[in-house]
Amino acid sequence: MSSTTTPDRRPGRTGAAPPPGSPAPGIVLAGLAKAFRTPQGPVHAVRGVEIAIEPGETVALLGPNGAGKSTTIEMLLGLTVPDSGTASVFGRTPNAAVDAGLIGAMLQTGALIREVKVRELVAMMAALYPAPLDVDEVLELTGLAEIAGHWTHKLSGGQTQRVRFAIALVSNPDLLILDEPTVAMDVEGRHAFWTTMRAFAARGKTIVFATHYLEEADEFADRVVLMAKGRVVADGPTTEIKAIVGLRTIKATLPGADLAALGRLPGVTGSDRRGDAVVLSCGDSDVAIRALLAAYPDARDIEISGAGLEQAFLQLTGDHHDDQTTTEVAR
Ligand SMILES: Nc1ncnc2c1ncn2[C@@H]1O[C@H](COP(=O)(O)OP(=O)(O)OP(=O)(O)O)[C@@H](O)[C@H]1O
Repeated sequence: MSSTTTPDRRPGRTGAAPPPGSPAPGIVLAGLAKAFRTPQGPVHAVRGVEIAIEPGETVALLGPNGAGKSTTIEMLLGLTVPDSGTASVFGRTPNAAVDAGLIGAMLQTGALIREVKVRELVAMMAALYPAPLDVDEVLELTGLAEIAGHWTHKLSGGQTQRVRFAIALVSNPDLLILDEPTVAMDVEGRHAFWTTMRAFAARGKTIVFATHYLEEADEFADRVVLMAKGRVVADGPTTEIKAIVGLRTIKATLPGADLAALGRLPGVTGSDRRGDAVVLSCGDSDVAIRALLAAYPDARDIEISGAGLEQAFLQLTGDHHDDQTTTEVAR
């Protein structure tokens, strides 16, 4: 793994590649579980996570604080040993995949090596791998060219994140794992970051990233895996995730209309008033708009809009209790 720490590249630990002729395996997390002991009792961080990722996919792991995203990522990287279940990366164990230079990671934790310049650090990391990318190309790609001569311990939070990104990229990994990569970046930094990620994904690379930024998941991932309380609660393309919770709203000017009656219209799941306007949350907005116009021909200024991933996220995770429910989305 190329991360902010020196990877373990001891000889003899490269692990066996999958047998020739077998289909290209991606990433498979099967029944992964992990609990931590604390003085207050065990914390069940991950409880039976099942995720399969095809090579070349860009997948967002999305969930509230404590959902188990980082613990899942740590098991995927071989940094945390699962209590049960397995993780496999391109047909190898995580440790074997890391040792073979197949994984680049950008984690939330881990300080940069101090007392070196940015370029020196990226070059040092590149030297550890058999087929690294060109160091100057990586510095350019990650927006570090202008500060290549700066000391690593004198960087801002956003600059430090970019150096972490450069280190993750420089080994030219097949799988890039990013745990909340844009946390300390400003708007411009985020934009540049995702532009680079798109270019990287276009080379057929597999990308898994954890994020709190719902719009990032919506915009950059092929697929979203929603986690809550250590479990996967929904898994599918962002459009499908939105569809399963019926996330469209109809807004219409309708003075004096009875909100309860509006809420009972076919296709409507909720109703609210904003001044003279009513806002209807819809399970099926096509059915709802027909019913609305039939019942209230005076409705005007009608707007129908998608509610976005944020609302899907709240709906899917907000009422998720400790049951086994997982929303499977056709993919
Ligand atoms: N080393 C540890 N010891 C004890 N509890 C832990 C440890 N690591 C994680 N946890 C707990 O496990 C749960 C899942 O944590 P995790 O960091 O995986 O979630 P997360 O989804 O990544 O959250 P965040 O978005 O805040 O980073 C949390 O309740 C957390 O407090």
